[in-house]
Amino acid sequence: MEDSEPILAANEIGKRFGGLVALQDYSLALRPGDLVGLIGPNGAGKTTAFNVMTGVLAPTSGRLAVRGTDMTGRPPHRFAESGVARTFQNVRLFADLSVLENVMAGLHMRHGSGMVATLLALPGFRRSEREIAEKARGIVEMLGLGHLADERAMDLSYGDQRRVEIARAMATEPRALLLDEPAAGMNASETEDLLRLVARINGDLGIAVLVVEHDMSLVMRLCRRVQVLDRGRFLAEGTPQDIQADADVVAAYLGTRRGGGARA
Ligand SMILES: Nc1ncnc2c1ncn2[C@@H]1O[C@H](COP(=O)(O)OP(=O)(O)OP(=O)(O)O)[C@@H](O)[C@H]1O
Repeated sequence: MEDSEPILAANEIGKRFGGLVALQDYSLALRPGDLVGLIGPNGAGKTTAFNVMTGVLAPTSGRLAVRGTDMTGRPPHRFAESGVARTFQNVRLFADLSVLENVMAGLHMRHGSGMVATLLALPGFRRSEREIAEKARGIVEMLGLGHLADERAMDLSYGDQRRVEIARAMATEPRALLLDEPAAGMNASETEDLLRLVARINGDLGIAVLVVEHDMSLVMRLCRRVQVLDRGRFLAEGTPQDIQADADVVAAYLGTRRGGGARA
């Protein structure tokens, strides 16, 4: 896999907010089948990196490419169209719609009907509705959420809502899935379900996954490769075992080093 073209390549990305260097020289090559975790203490730059890699923030320096095409400064929908899907820290489902309908919305986004046509059930939408519903059901079943298909999103437990969001992201048929603190607010059993779901997406479907997480132990269990940021800087990269044994990482997490964010 090492030689395959990265689905998402971040090359020496930097991001400043005024005088604050939120991210410096960050690089990632996310290849088919990868399962990478991005961790770091508060304010390390994880969210900034995530937002740059999904087009939400334009980098101040460095380049981004999706499957070899330069995407630096492109808007989020271009990343989605290119096969880079994401979830958000806060649940963003259509609360009144069923699980199936939420996943169908993801499919419509992918197949160009657009959200407005989807919600208004315009003619182009109706024509393909049955096919899309079948496909959505397939995705929901495949991800082990079939028993929830007809439930309204707002009636689901928090953990199930988050898994449905992942299913909706999967409906865009991504090559890479970027998860922003997916376990935040989950209890232990919800976290276990989430781990199984992500392992399935990555292992069975071969989708590359990047998980940005605060929770080091979750990333250590889930990921094969881990990157660590600290105060905007790239601190370490390696297997979970390497990272857990890395003195700099341990020091960063324990807060034994002094100093605020890097300044220009
Ligand atoms: N829009 C912004 N304007 C100004 N400063 C920002 C902005 N977004 C982030 N920062 C700063 O950039 C630095 C990195 O923040 P970021 O949110 O990326 O860290 P993080 O690793 O995601 O932290 P956390 O785990 O607390 O969410 C912090 O010092 C933060 O205050």
